[in-house]
Amino acid sequence: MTPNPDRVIDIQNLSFTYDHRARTLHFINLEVAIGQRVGVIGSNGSGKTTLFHLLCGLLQPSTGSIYISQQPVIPGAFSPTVGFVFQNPDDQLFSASVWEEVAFGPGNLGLDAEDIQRRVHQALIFTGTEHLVTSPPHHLSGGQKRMVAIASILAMEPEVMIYDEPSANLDLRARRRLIQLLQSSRETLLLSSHDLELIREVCDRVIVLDQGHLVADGATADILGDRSLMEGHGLEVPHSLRFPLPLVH
Ligand SMILES: Nc1ncnc2c1ncn2[C@@H]1O[C@H](COP(=O)(O)OP(=O)(O)OP(=O)(O)O)[C@@H](O)[C@H]1O
Repeated sequence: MTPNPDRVIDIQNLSFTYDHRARTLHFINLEVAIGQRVGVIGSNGSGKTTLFHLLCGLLQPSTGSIYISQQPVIPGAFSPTVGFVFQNPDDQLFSASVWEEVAFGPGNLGLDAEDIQRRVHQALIFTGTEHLVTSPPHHLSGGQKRMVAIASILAMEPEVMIYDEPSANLDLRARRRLIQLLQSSRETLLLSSHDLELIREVCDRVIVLDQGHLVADGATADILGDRSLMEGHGLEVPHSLRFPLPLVH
């Protein structure tokens, strides 16, 4: 199959089955253009994380193909083109200091010291974590860990960023900071969340998964505001679309 050059993500006919189980993802087709921010929503167990693990090459598809920036995703092979922020930052952080944590990825890309320094510095500033450089990551709060985990991926300058439930366990201020960070990101984004207000604020497009089927794909307000679609797939229209604020003249 020839990948479409206008698409940074090109998924065709993708299915996946965990060992000895019923099929988890069913023949997914998804094309994402450069710079799009796509929300991936669906009730618990609908297949969001499984889809992300396939995109990162952590799992091997049962059928179909995945191309990112015209390159096939090879299961088991690391690709710096795709950055994956895990649901739980503790699964990602392992270094003795925040600086080492954020420098680890670019260090493995074979960059020179000056380039590594520049990337780490930029990622720390962008995530507001520069004051934590000497702290051990495992001593940080949940919100700080999340930002350091994001910085450690951004420092590799991926073209596609995948965020799995990024606002889980964040307080209001940390969640707001995360939304601002996501809104000012330059990468193509895929983002799963049960926080549909966050999806509404960040994403320009939404896809809905239900029991491993891609059941809807469209503009964010059209999907999130469609009550029968949302309720038909175990979801709710977010509060801000049910009760929009009146316009003040
Ligand atoms: N390692 C695994 N082995 C076997 N089955 C799994 C494994 N991981 C997930 N599953 C199953 O695959 C299905 C999809 O799970 P997945 O974690 O992808 O859903 P999700 O949409 O991310 O859910 P949530 O919103 O709860 O995070 C579920 O039925 C789940 O039980």
